[in-house]
Amino acid sequence: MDTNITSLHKLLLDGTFASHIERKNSSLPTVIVIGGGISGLAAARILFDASFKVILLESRDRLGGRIHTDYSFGYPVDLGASWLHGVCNENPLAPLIRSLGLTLYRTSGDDSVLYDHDLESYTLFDADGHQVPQQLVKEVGDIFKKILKETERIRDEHTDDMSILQAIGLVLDRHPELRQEGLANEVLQWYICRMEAWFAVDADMISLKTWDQEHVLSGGHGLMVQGYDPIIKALAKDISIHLNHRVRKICYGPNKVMVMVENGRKFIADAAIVTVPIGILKANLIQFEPSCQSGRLLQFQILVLAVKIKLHYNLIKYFGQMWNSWVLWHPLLMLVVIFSIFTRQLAILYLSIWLLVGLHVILRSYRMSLLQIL
Ligand SMILES: Cc1cc2nc3c(=O)[nH]c(=O)nc-3n(C[C@H](O)[C@H](O)[C@H](O)COP(=O)(O)OP(=O)(O)OC[C@H]3O[C@@H](n4cnc5c(N)ncnc54)[C@H](O)[C@@H]3O)c2cc1C
Repeated sequence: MDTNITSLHKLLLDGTFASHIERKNSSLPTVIVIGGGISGLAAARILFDASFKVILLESRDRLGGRIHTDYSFGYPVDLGASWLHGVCNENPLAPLIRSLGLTLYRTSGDDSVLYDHDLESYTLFDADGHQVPQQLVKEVGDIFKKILKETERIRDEHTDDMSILQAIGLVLDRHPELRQEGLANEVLQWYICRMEAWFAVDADMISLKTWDQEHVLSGGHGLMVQGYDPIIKALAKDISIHLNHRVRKICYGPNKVMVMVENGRKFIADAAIVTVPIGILKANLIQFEPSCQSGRLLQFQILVLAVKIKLHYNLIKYFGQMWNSWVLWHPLLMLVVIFSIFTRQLAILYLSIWLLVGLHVILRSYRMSLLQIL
């Protein structure tokens, strides 16, 4: 294996390539973009518009990566990203959204009917299903802000980093008056959980030094009403895209790069941009020649990967299909009911009535509750 890699690398540096290697015959610089998520597509778009020759390699049979709009219900349901965080002109997606005439539903205002990322508009319920008074949520929210403010002092006092959870503990030791009891404490825990949800890690993994260093764009949050798909399509327009092309190896020299795909194809270019998730690099699913282990890639090893899950209520479709077949079965079941009455087959009668009525009610209520959730 090593010998192969080394010889490939030598070929690359020599500039002697086998004839089957694909390369566009042109003096324009060629760039291979690896990964067809929004990062890869955005990079490809910028390079393409700047007259570079661009080849995009994507491992899956679709573009978008963690952006994926599902249309099975007849309307867009984003399974990955659905919000635009920062509805403002500084957002790099703003010109594209405007030119495509896409609608954003602002979920930051008081009149929002959707749950959103702004803490103020949540309605909390206790374990017995009673609504937690909004006033209490607000008061504890203010206390939480005070606690976070105090963690800044802790940060200034310590050169070494620690977790936000540890820092909160130190603040509460110093300021016992900020401690909460009973329901108020549960609300405080909820605020911490909300923070964990934002960073997709537990509070004992959130860095005190860096948690608030991200640059948040102004303008609040907006839901992409038509879904993110139009953005993906617009970014991908006219770009040479190869789906089902899982990159396995990247050999690079000072001026050239050779990218090897699982299916055996090889691509050569002047440069390559890798936009696959860090987890792929962490798991060494792409080999680099020369190895990057001693350099920057090593840093990925210490990063923790978190999983963000979004439930997709495909059940509606599933139950919808069952419902349709149920309509077909309806006359047959009626015959079975009549037959069981005449023959006094009570078990069959019971079963068929249950199927006729019970299933109907179950399906209806499932459909309704799921639609309400959506
Ligand atoms: C459930 C969920 C909800 C989210 N909600 C929001 C939101 O509301 N707003 C928001 O701004 N962000 C949201 N995000 C985050 C956002 O989706 C991601 O930050 C963004 O899509 C990442 O884009 P990317 O191009 O960097 O990576 P990805 O989308 O992961 O793209 C990487 C691409 O590389 C491909 N790839 C992997 N390995 C290879 C290989 N060996 N060869 C070739 N191709 C390969 C993958 O198939 C993928 O298409 C959400 C994420 C999730 C998971």
